[in-house]
Amino acid sequence: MSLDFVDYPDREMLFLSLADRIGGQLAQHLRVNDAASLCVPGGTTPAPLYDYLSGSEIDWPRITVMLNDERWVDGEHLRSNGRLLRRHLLKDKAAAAPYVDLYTGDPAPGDAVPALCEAIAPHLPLTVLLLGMGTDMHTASLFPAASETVLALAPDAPPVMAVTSLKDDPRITLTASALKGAINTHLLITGADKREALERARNLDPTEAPIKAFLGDITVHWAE
Ligand SMILES: O=C1O[C@H](COP(=O)(O)O)[C@@H](O)[C@H](O)[C@H]1O
Repeated sequence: MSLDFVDYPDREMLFLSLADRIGGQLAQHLRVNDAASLCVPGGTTPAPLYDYLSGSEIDWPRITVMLNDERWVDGEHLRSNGRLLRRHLLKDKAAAAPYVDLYTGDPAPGDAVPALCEAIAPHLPLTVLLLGMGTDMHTASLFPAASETVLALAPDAPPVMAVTSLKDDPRITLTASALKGAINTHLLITGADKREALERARNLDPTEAPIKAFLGDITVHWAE
């Protein structure tokens, strides 16, 4: 399996170039389509990328934004991926983008699945999918340790599933069936440990290394 791997001299270059590339792909799509969709990760890595992307001169009212996955915590909680997005991406020019919030406030993520499946379906296939990855090779909320992962990787899975088997917060995630059809797919990783984890993932089954499910047609963006 060959990977399109871009190795940047530093993180600043990575974030600037990737923001430019994502903005370009969205703009290109809007030249021949009425609407576009952008699906992005939470976590600790992408905030500077979102700061750059939020200033892009693209037609944000025609671009629906959503997260890959969300922790089932209040939107102002420090661990909320939505909080990250509202502070770093959905501001400046990108404040005009329609946003599908994966956290609905329902008592449990499972309660929100039917409504979220309906909300996400019209935006598929995703125009631009950006994924992140943990050192355990999880991506979105598809974790090697979660019992739901086998189902969430199945081609006939619904677009959204709840993940409640982790010791961590309950979560909601887009499944592989929704994520894999994206027109443009990128993976953003930083640091030697994640580069090594990605190398390991290439020789593992997606149930052990969920990122493996996406390594067929993807551009990996890495900096130390
Ligand atoms: O739990 C999550 O982790 C991954 C990776 O996050 P990072 O902190 O290592 O950058 C992220 O892509 C995902 O959206 C998030 O919910």
